[in-house]
Amino acid sequence: MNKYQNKYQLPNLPLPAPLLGSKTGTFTEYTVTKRMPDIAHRVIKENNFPPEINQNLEKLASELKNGYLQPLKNDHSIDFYHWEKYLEIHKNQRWLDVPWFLAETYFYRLILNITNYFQPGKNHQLDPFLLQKEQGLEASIDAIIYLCTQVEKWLDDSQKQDKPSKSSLIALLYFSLWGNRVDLSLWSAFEENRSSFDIQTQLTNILVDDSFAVTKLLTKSAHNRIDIVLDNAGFELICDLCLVNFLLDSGFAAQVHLHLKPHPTFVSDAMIKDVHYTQEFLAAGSHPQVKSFSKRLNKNINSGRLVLQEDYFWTSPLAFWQIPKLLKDEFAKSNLIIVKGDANYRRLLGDLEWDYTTNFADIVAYLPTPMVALRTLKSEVAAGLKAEILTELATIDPKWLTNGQWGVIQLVH
Ligand SMILES: O=P(O)(O)OC[C@H]1O[C@](O)(CO)[C@@H](O)[C@@H]1O
Repeated sequence: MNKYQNKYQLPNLPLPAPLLGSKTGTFTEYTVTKRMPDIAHRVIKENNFPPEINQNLEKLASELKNGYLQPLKNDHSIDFYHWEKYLEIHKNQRWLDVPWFLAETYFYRLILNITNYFQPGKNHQLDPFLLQKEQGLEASIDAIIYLCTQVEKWLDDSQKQDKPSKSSLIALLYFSLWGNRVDLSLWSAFEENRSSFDIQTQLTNILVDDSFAVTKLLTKSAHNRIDIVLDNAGFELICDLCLVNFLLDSGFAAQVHLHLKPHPTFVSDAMIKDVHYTQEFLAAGSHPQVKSFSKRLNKNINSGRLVLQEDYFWTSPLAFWQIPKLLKDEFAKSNLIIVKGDANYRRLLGDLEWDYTTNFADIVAYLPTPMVALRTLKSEVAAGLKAEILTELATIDPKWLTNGQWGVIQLVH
């Protein structure tokens, strides 16, 4: 039995069917047949791979619309045998007919397989999305300066008052939520600066807001541990690191653990190297507040108060309730788990077709610790919404489920 086959605790409700690309007219279908091929083409365009690799990427792009899953060649990565298991029941199935979450996670895993990411040689550990990640950061420099300055000020205020400010914590939860809108798999870093949104107007677009309940859960403590399951690098990571520096240096948390992806996936998802790159990027700037923010971050990493950890679970097609025991035991030591972003939210719900009014806590009943999800909606998966809100949304914004304009802060405790 490997570590991904432990006996796990399920949601409290019968499980509905998974989202599938074969459902005509859905965003899921659009993603498999259009967005994913586009991403494969972008990988070709933005890297300098030899023709053979590019041909294989082209082949993958062309198979998505109507073709079948191709097997994974043994690339000697740690997760190769896990993937053989995940794929066992999907042999001879079309991309459109396998669960969407598996289709997406496997697509990104195949890109690494094709580009020789795990093999020694020129492309070893070459992040095929690197250019997008770097540009994403550079494009949001004004928002970065604004945010870092703000956090430094809030930390000064907290120190003067000798107690951490709950309203600053709420503001940082909002930043962390809306930072998630800047997702490079939906919008290329080159399109426009998506980080210059107005937080104030976005407050009205939060469909469930448990941020106050989160602040009730957290008080100043020399023992609190907070775990954050991270999502994107770039501007979202900056927002998350603002939250991290504030939690640690205001006294809300004694330790923060960041859970990162072990390899590139979902275009902009953050890895440990992205946290270091971001810290160095901030340190290299000339703005004094940004510099002191980056020093703070560095200090927190070096002192061991900020722990960076990765696990192949985060790049697997598994539902959150299939979390490996070791990781679940880690979470049991935490006071709060913060789960970021759309893809992690889909994992929380198993990417299943829940009725959108289903009680969120009845689904996410399997975690040993209070958990808050910060997610802007970018896929047809949701729970915990009021029926009257659904009726209203259907009239005011028919694309509300996928356009990234709406968010939730949902706490289970
Ligand atoms: O970065 P995030 O918020 O996890 O978004 C990635 C998600 O967004 C999408 O690109 C849009 O649905 C999905 O394919 C994926 O779930």
